[in-house]
Amino acid sequence: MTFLAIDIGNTRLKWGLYDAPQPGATLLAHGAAFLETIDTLADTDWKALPAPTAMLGCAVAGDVVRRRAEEQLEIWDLEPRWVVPTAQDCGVINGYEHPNRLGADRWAALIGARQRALATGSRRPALIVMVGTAVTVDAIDADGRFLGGLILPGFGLMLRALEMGTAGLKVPTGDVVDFPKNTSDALMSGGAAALAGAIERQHRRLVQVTGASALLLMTGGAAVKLAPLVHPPFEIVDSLIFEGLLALQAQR
Ligand SMILES: Nc1ncnc2c1ncn2[C@@H]1O[C@H](COP(=O)(O)OP(=O)(O)O)[C@@H](O)[C@H]1O
Ligand SMILES: CC(C)(COP(=O)(O)O)[C@@H](O)C(=O)NCCC(=O)O
Ligand SMILES: [K+]
Repeated sequence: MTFLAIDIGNTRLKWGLYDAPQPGATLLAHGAAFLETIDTLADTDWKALPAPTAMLGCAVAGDVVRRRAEEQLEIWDLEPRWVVPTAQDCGVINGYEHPNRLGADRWAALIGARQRALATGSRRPALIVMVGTAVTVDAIDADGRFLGGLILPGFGLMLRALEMGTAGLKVPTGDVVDFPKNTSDALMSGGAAALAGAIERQHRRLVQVTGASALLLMTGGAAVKLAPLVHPPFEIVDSLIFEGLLALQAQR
């Protein structure tokens, strides 16, 4: 009963093949493809894979991209299924005003985080940061209620906006330093400060609202860049969205 988890973001399609459709399953293979290259998946990354018996995905890059991914899935006898956030599932209460308008990747990450909060035995709140094309900072209370979250531009979008909106910022990105003394470092440090600042601000608010110490989880392609810059420290969980998809699939 192998299970294929797929996360289609606005920059990359991430996939993971598990040995069973339930939390705690073993990851057999995984990969990522930039959206421009997903039409070759059936002939490359997926060609030698053992045929999955089931699949569940979250897709936030629009219907055209989703259909392109479905075409690649035709090498297997699979019914492509895509997550639509609901009012409640897997112990998470979706507090969004219109639950189905929450990004399906955010919903899967919230569910993945809740499984981890419950697994630690403690009823802890959680702060979930997804660092992708956009960056989201989502909070769950100790009872699994999604309190709400921020959406910010990711590093790439921030730097591209500055480059397009100004005459003098067409420079390579530099390093994150406390007091940047050149344009490249100023750009990289400014982007990092904006993201780290927003995360630290939401963490303070979550502690104020719940009074408890929260589980701090970060996922997404640029998490490895951002995590070292944020205090208190966040755990990087690359498979967080997949863990949410496993929990949702196990519910079926
Ligand atoms: N191999 C890579 N090359 C370039 N950028 C990468 C790579 N891996 C991760 N990133 C960074 O992470 C972002 C994409 O991460 P990802 O989580 O796949 O985004 P999304 O979920 O929005 O598709 C990019 O905007 C970039 O900052
Ligand atoms: C916020 C997002 C763009 C993040 O997508 P990503 O950065 O992973 O490509 C995605 O979750 C989305 O399209 N959300 C829908 C709107 C919302 O969550 O309010
Ligand atoms: K994402």
